[in-house]
Amino acid sequence: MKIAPSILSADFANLKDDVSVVEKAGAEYLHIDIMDGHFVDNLTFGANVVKALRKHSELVFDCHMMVDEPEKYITDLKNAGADIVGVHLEATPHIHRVLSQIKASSLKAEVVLNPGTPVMAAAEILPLVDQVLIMTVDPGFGGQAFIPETVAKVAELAAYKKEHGLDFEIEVDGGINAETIKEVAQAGATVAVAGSYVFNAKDPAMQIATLKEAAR
Ligand SMILES: O=C(CO)[C@H](O)[C@H](O)COP(=O)(O)O
Ligand SMILES: [Co+2]
Repeated sequence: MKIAPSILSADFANLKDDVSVVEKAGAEYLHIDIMDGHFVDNLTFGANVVKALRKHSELVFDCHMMVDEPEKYITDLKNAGADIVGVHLEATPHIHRVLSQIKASSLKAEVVLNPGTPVMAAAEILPLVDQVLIMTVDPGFGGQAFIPETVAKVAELAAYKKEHGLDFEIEVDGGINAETIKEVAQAGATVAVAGSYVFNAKDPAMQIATLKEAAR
């Protein structure tokens, strides 16, 4: 299982150091939550922070866009050094066009599904994507409780992927800890985002090791 620490729970005054700690600890991705105060009731940061961190990290930059009109930000994210760009199915009526735009920019394309969105709502675009993010909390804030019903969605997606011979990562995001990671790993998730579990602890490196061990 790949671990994607979310900088939403990092120390914004010491981002460079916090990223370095999780990189040295063996995290594979850096999860970057971009929120616009419209799609979700919270504001974070944009491509400028991606660009600033890119100079200090070789991690895969996994950008989770929680924004309306996501097509507006793809070029800036590409130029800033993003690797994966995720778009909520709920954020655009033109998901196929936006994902195609991401791929045309030589970025990896991800579709993101809220807890209330059925997996099969994304069926038509699954052959196009490199990663599917199943939200295990409602998006907008770190530190929320894992929604247990989402585990069945991960299992449904993993079964569909196998049945249709598709190739994408299955990521989960929200409320991941040493217990919930076992459930999603068992269900077929291949990447786990963890924010508060990693950064709200004294030893983030130890938290990453614990997550990896639990997922095994
Ligand atoms: O997308 C997100 C919130 O919308 C974050 O990635 C997620 O909530 C991580 O935080 P935590 O692990 O503390 O739940
Ligand atoms: Co996220």
